[in-house]
This record gives sequence, C-alpha cells and structure tokens, in this order.
Amino acid sequence: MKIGYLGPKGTFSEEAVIKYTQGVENCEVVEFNTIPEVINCISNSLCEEAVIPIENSIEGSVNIAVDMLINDANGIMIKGEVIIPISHCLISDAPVEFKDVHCILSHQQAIAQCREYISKKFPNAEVKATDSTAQAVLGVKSKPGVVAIGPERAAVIYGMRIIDRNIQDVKENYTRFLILSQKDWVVTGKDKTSIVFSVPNVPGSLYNALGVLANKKINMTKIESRPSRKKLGEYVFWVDIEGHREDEIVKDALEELKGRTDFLKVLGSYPKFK
Ligand SMILES: O=C(O)C(=O)Cc1ccccc1
Repeated sequence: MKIGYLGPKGTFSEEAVIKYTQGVENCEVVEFNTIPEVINCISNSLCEEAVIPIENSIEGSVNIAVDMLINDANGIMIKGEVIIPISHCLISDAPVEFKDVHCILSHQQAIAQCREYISKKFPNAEVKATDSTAQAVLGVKSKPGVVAIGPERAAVIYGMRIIDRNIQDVKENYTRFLILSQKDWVVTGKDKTSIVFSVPNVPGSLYNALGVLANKKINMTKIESRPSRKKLGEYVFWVDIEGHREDEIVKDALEELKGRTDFLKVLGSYPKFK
C-alpha cells in the first residue's frame, strides 16, 4: 500500500506517518512537495492513503487542508487520525552567532508556532516560508547566516547543526494529522465522525442544527467555521462528533441535520486517536 505525505524525509508529517504505520506491513511511503499535492494523491489514485496535518495546539487549523477537504476533495474520506508532539529546533549548516542570522526559513505553521521566539531573538531577520520544514533544513546548506526551524530528525538526516531546541512559543505543542483514503473506517466503538455543513442565513439556524446533536446527547469535539468563499460573511462549519456514522443514533442525527442545513457532507468516521 502506498501512503502519501508532505516530504522530503524529516518532516513532522513523516513522523506522523511513522507513528501511523508502526506494526503495519507492506507500506510504501511516497513524498510530495506540498499539502495540496498530498491531498490530490488520493483523487488521482497515486496512493491509497495520505497523511496531512490538520490542526495544531498553538496555531490552530492548517487552513489549506481544511479548505480543500471542505471544497475540493470529492471522493476523499477521513479514515484515521494521529497526534504527535511537536518540538521545533533552530538549525544551520555551520556554527553561527544569533547576531549574524539574517534569514529564517520554515513552513508557515512552524513560523507561526515560533512567532514570539523569532521576534524576540531575530527582530530584523527576513522570514521566508517553505513548503515544508525539511525543505527549509535543506535550504540552509552552504548558506551562512540562514537558519531553518524544523524537527531535530531533519537536522540529523541532512547532517546539519542544532543551534537551539524546543523554541515553540508554548512548550506543550501537538499537531493532529488526518489519514485520508477513498473510504473511511469501520465501526470500532470508539469513533469520531467529521462533517461539514452550511446553514441558511436566518436567526437561530446554527442553533437549530446543533440542537440535533444536543437532543441526541451526541458530544461535539470540534467546531470551526471557514469562509464559504461565495460571499463575505457566509460560512461553512466543520464539526467533529463522537460516534460512527453507522451508529443508529448518529445515522438519525445526520438524517435530521440534512433537513436543517443547506449543504451537508460527511467527511468520514474513524477511530479516535488514543
Ligand atoms: O513541514 C512539516 O514538517 C510538516 O509536516 C507540516 C508541519 C509543520 C509544522 C508543524 C506541524 C506540521
């Protein structure tokens, strides 16, 4: 089985893939350069599964991933989730003093998770976004004064130096990754279901929709709104609930929700990460 992820080797996404595939045989991992390419590897059948970062405890959602799953990813379902701790290092090719650092490279999520550190230690450095943290680590090769923010593992793989460790603004830092496929997962009894929907622009419509869950005592573990991209001030809601879409109570709730929403898409049911 082929599993797509955001490469090159050494990204946090690769760490998530390693955690996900522990004990699973016959997996071949396939690197892609950007998150959209990783998501598209399912629709164009390059891979059977894909692992993408979806939300971080400091920075919140990875908007590109959320928006593609809401708007573009027809035929893609969520079949699992993995959560990993994230510790960022400051990485360079050769020894460097902080005062000589003039450019910082990293993935936009990593930059955001280290925003206070960057502005305190390097108020004048240029900050450049790369497609992944490992790409940033590759980018410091033979570049005096250029540093990357990324995983220790990437520094080790590419033979770079670690200048500082654990530099994220909140030390306890976690990212949740989703496992995508053409099908979601079977009932396990400890499941979650992700849905997205929009409601009519009338008083109480969101309250009405969420009331279905409240009435059936279905616990909600996440709610997020994203722009509908059709009109300013119009939103689509992403809601995670406990239970599997094939559980009787969830099935009934989804049926009822159809009547109280303009648009409803079930992204998949999958076992909760332990
Ligand atoms: O670039 C990476 O290493 C990724 O996998 C994306 C990312 C970046 C920062 C925190 C978590 C995931």
